Amino acid sequence: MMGSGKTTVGRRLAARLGRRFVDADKELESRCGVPIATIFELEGEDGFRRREAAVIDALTREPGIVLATGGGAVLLPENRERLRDRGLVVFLRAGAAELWQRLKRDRVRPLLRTENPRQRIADLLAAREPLYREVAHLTVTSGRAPIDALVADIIGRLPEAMLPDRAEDSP
Ligand SMILES: Nc1ncnc2c1ncn2[C@@H]1O[C@H](COP(=O)(O)OP(=O)(O)O)[C@@H](O)[C@H]1O
Ligand SMILES: O=C(O)C1=C[C@@H](OP(=O)(O)O)[C@@H](O)[C@H](O)C1
Ligand SMILES: [Mg+2]
Repeated sequence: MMGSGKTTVGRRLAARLGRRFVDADKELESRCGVPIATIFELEGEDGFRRREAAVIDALTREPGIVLATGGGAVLLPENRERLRDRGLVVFLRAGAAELWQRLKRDRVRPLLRTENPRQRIADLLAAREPLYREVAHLTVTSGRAPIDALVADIIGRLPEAMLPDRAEDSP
């Protein structure tokens, strides 16, 4: 969900794993040359979702990266299928109250430019929660735990084959 920490946690996780980090929203912005909000203004949410799906299709073919998607990526079934089949999906779970605390000063997320952004977060979360559960291989609760603790929790639950090669550390 937006505000759950995908961009922040994903970047730190990638650093800890020695892998490349890619944020799907940033990739989309650099492909289009405009901010996400402008894509929403010019093409609506449907236009944004079409472009987002193309980016996710491309990035889920990249081997070995840590990918942060946007929170609405789960809405299209083809995204859910590609994420689940081509990667290991971590659901960063956070409650609506916590998400609101993190996002109440946000000015860049177009879906929060509404009369009642707090209610919008609660509604989006309720509608999407089943989809996050459906696509996730791992679920981590992103409450008030420090980011490093979340990263350690994720790393502790990854299959051995995804961890950095420690061969050089052995005697
Ligand atoms: N575990 C966390 N605890 C506290 N604040 C967090 C945590 N994860 C993210 N944040 C903060 O919440 C905001 C949204 O984080 P971000 O990584 O952009 O989320 P997302 O990419 O999922 O929308 C940022 O201000 C970030 O610093
Ligand atoms: O939840 C959503 O529908 C969206 C989340 C955003 O990404 P973050 O989840 O990184 O905020 C971004 O893709 C866009 O504003 C739409
Ligand atoms: Mg993000």
